[in-house]
Amino acid sequence: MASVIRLNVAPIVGARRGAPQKSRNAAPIRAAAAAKKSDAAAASGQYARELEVATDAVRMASTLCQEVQAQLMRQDEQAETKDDRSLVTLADYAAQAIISWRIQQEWSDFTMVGEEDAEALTEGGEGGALTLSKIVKLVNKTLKLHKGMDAPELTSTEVVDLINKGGGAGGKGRHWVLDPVDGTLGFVRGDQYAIALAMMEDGDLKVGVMGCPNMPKIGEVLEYDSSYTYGFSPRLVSKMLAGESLGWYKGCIFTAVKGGGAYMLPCDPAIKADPLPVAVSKEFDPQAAKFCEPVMKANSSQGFTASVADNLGIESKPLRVYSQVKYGSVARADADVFMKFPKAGYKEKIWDHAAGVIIVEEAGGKVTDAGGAPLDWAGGRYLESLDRGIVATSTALHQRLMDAVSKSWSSSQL
Ligand SMILES: Nc1ncnc2c1ncn2[C@@H]1O[C@H](COP(=O)(O)OS(=O)(=O)O)[C@@H](OP(=O)(O)O)[C@H]1O
Ligand SMILES: [Mg+2]
Ligand SMILES: [Mg+2]
Ligand SMILES: [Mg+2]
Repeated sequence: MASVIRLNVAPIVGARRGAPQKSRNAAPIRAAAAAKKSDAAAASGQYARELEVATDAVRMASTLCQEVQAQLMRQDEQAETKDDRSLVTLADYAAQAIISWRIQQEWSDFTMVGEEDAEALTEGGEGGALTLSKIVKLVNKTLKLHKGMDAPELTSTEVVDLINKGGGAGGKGRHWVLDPVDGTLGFVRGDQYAIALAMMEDGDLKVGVMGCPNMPKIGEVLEYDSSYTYGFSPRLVSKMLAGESLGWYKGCIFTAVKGGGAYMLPCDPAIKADPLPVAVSKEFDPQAAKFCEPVMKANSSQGFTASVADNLGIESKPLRVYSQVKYGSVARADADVFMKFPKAGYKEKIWDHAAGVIIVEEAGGKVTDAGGAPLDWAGGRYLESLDRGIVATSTALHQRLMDAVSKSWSSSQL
């Protein structure tokens, strides 16, 4: 099972539905826009260092993951199974170590809520030690690739300490939040995954950076299919075979700073491009609208989301996409809505959402629980007191979505 990237006939959002209308009395609008722009610049300025460091860290981790995923796919050619966990494990740990290293360079006393911890490596006997030695190699190789002569040669003790920086309790104060490989299954299957990093202060998300190494640049949606090979759609494969340069075609990094808007950059450090502003869908047209949700039935009720979508009049089938790439899809209006309704009792972790949420919010969207309440980032490693599920959409559509959720909920309770 895998997915294919399809050309979306509708143009991309920022340009698609977000283009400003011409006004006969444009001066006040221009003045307001200019004021908004300078507010955004000031907001970004306050966290400029954090944004730069987070982007650099995510970029390094993204190349690391791309290399490991490519290795995994090559291995897959020979292997019968697509569920080999060992390489993804290397990527999880190594990406967390790389990102911690980069943050620690700037802020030696930083705290982090990260998904991984090194216990299985240090307490895992010979197997653990062998895995650790592979991780150390991978980390040092990535550092050399990006930092050249300035790259340190980290020891295994240093790498373990860097991984364990993710063991923070969170809560009030300033914390980084990291999912080094979100969408593990997508990663293993040669499909979508994300490197998701955020920074929060006293429960307020301030910075979010999300590497999406397999996400197409723009104007395309992610659809479920079986013809996806080596992370490329058949269309891209034929372009490559024809010797065409793909340029900035695949692989993007989303960035957001509170009050400063959301942007998209190429993942590939060799491609120089200005950050591209992204915006959520501005108008809701049920016939053209799309919603996205987790791929796995076990992670979210697909029956319930289908009912909510039906209440909204959405006609097309869901986009089932692994990882926080779903938030990226809403942020740049590939999709109008993201919904996740896990089984009762499942506790959502903050690293599965933090980066994606600030990116959607800064792109003009709203993310809440199913009761309409904002997510509580200051409650520790989990999203405590979450009402049923999580929804992300444009601010304009949010209330209608809440009404649709209530309607589906009442009928499902009958
Ligand atoms: N039972 C259950 N219910 C809900 N959510 C769960 C569940 N189990 C795991 N997880 C978390 O889901 C993260 C992956 O989410 P996705 O949206 O990518 O899911 S899916 O693979 O597309 O179905 C995944 O993140 P990663 O582990 O980083 O991949 C998990 O933290
Ligand atoms: Mg995750
Ligand atoms: Mg993960
Ligand atoms: Mg996991």
